[in-house]
Amino acid sequence: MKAAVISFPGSNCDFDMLYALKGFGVDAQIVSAKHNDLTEYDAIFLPGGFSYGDYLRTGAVARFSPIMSAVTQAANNGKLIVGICNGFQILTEAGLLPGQLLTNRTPGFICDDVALSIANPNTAYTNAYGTEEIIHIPVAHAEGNYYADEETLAKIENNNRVVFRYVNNPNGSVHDIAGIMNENGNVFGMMPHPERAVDAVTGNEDGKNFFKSILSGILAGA
Ligand SMILES: NC(=O)CC[C@H](N)C(=O)O
Repeated sequence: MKAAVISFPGSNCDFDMLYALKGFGVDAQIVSAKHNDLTEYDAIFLPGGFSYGDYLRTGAVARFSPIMSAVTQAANNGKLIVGICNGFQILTEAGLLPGQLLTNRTPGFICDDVALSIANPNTAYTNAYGTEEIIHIPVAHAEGNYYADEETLAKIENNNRVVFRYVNNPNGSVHDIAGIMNENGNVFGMMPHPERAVDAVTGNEDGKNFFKSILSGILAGA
């Protein structure tokens, strides 16, 4: 299995993601957002950061990068697309995930470890976690306040597409949503950073089962 980690101008978690993936034995490579072909990759990761300086709106410029047509094509072909933090913001801007990430309820940058519940344990992103498990994952964002209109929210909730929820909502996200997936389950985004919680040296390994979940699905050809 070969994974691409997309590097936009201003990405700052691309090498953290690469480190995490390589730690699980994945053949992962950094791919510049200037490229426009992802056919050789089985999974695509959009990392955190401040793409294009977060100008206009987070992700609003990045979504016009050449690579995004290849990401859309890969998404439509059923490949796994994972957006973390700024990656999630880019996926909503690109219309690959519904809703929008707004300025935090109390404006300002939040850098903290937050508790998350597993809202749907039967996904490619959570199958290695326990159903009732509460995990702690770092957040680092100023625009993490997930918003979707009532109709969209009803659709997401009715199809069990909320994957993670905040236990103590830090940013005002509707329905405490921390991570969601698309209808087919192959496109996923979350604001917290599991790639920063995979190594004992950081004092937190709660992100490990996120990667184990993804890998078990991909290796099984799911
Ligand atoms: N860690 C990140 O990806 C930064 C998130 C983002 N650009 C924000 O501040 O909302």
